[in-house]
Amino acid sequence: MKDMPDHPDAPSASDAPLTLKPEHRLDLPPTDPHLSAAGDAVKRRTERRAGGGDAATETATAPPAGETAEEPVARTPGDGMRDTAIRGPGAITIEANAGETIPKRPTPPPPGRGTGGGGGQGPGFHRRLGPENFGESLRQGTAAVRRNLGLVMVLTCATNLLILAIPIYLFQISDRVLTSRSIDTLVMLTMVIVGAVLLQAVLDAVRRFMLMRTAVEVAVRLGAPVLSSAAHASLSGSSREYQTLGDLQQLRSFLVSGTLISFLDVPFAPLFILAIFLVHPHLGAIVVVTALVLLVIALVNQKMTEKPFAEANLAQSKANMHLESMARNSQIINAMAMIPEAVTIWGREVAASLTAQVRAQDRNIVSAAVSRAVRLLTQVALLGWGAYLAIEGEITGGMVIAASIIAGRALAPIEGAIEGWNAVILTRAAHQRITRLLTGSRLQFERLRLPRPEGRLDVERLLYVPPGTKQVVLNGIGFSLNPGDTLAVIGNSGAGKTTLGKMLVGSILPTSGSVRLDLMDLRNWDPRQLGENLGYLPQDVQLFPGTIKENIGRMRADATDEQIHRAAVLADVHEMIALLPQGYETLVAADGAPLSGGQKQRVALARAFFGNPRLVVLDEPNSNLDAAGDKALAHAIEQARENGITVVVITQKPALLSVVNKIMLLTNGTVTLFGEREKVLAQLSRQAAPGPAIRQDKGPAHV
Ligand SMILES: Nc1ncnc2c1ncn2[C@@H]1O[C@H](COP(=O)(O)OP(=O)(O)OP(=O)(O)O)[C@@H](O)[C@H]1O
Repeated sequence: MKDMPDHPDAPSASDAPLTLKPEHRLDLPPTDPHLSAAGDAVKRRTERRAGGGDAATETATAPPAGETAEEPVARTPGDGMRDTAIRGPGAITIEANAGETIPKRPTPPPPGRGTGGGGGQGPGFHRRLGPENFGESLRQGTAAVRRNLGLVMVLTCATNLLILAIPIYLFQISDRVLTSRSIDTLVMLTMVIVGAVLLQAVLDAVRRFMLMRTAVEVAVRLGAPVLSSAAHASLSGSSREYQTLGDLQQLRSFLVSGTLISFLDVPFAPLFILAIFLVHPHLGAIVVVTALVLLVIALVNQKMTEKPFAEANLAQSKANMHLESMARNSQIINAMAMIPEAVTIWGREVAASLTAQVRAQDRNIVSAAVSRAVRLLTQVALLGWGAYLAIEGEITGGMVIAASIIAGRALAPIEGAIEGWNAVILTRAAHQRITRLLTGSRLQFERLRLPRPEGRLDVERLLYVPPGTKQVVLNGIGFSLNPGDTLAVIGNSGAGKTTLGKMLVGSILPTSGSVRLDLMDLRNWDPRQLGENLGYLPQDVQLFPGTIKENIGRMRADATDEQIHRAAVLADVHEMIALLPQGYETLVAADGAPLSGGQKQRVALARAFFGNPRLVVLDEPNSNLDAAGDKALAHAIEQARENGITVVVITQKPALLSVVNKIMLLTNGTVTLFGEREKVLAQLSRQAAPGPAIRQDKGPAHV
């Protein structure tokens, strides 16, 4: 979610009011005939407060007095929305005339197959995404890379052969043209060689183009699968899986690097060596010995640098993770003056990484220097011994120079491979991590499309032992809820309430036991269809960067204004949003600004109710709410019950107990009380003498 791009239409702080376009406004129903009885109840309450009439609708759309977002705000009392005009200096005028002249948001894409999908009012809200086989994506991506590299290899072969043109030219000039003094031969030779050199340049460019496109293909083919499987994997692990996207970047960089070109050229080194052997076996032997020496240097270099490079990379990834957490908690760090400590911890990791890097690079530089010296000495040996052979009359002067050039060509890629060895190690590790992630990802296959669930929830013998621990967090939990039931889960801190809530929405999987929605185990629902029928408000509320309406609409492109408005009404947050200067179009930053904690929680509540889900789990939804927010939340739960939505609300505050019909008391991961509200409350009050099960400091101690 962190990587969610900023909203493309997001105006900057300064130009936000000026760039507001008509199509960006939420298209609110002026008289909302589709509103449920619950929605009407909100309107009636608003009407009572505002003095009745059209004022109710005005409350929903018009900015409050003193609003400065749009320049002139023409509002005629009594006419309400009909006469509301918002004009920006850019001559954009939004006329809200009974909803007729407001341009519609793009109509949602055509519905998918069938009608049994998720929530919302429109048919076919659920669209099939098709099976997601990440292992198969990897296989296809690898096959595409292999295919491209195969073609690149053919081009590499041609370029390497054409490179021989220059030494051959040299050899021909000195040994044939200069001796025969034939201008015709010189012209012909020059023309052929110019053609060969130009062709070589073109082929070299083409192979580089192809490598660049291969890198792009890797990103295109594997980007989405890597991100999707990282998201799936992070369900049972940490958010570390998301770093695999960085590995993909490493893979792409390597594909366009000079190191890969060197590696591609290495197989042709024997060809050049053969050419030198043809000139003279002594010269060939010198180059072979040099190549072997360079190979030994490369192996020694690999051995010497492998460990420090691995240490450097590990420390660097720790430093990056620390940096991420600093960015996430920047307010806490600032407020409590923790910057020096945070920087010290980061500095420690970076220092460790740099130290290891310096150690590795030192060895790398020594190896590179030694191999360069060996190569240059080889040139000297070739020229010197070649000159001796020429004096002896075994070869010509042209042959000596040609052999020297070819030797340089044979040894250069070996040297390049040595210098780029670190990149190879990094890329190999990155490739292994990507392979592990994609092949280890569960097959997200297409599942039977079921009728829209009613909201019956059955929890059977839930046991949860977090992976890697022996702590039993949930132990033998079982209960059932009928559609429209509202259950409050109470219990002390650490009792397992949040864990249970996560399990009810399938965000963590039980060690054993099952959670069933309309008799079907959550694991067997089509994930997309299930998600659309579930609403979840986590304890730690996070909004996505974007507008309020995008957040309520779960960032879906096909979310209609009506669905967004309906969710807001159902969650009883429409009034709160309407009072914001930019209403539903208010831009929310990654940290939730400019919304307050309570407002954020209420927008997230509307997001949970988006699409008219059948089961909603709210984890401490009132932890940031004021009295009005508490009231709205209670009202939202009542409305949900009227709409037949099954609601599970985890709470530490007794205030919400009055609006639920069932209560469960969790103690150390087991259900100690469960049943109808009155019965559980009666039992609780009987046991209450030594200390009630829910916190007394957050509300009246009447339970
Ligand atoms: N992934 C995990 N690894 C280890 N322990 C875990 C894990 N998840 C939960 N726990 C433990 O399970 C227990 C229950 O945690 P949970 O967050 O569900 O409690 P809670 O009832 O929601 O508490 P609170 O009211 O304070 O939010 C805690 O002791 C917690 O440390």
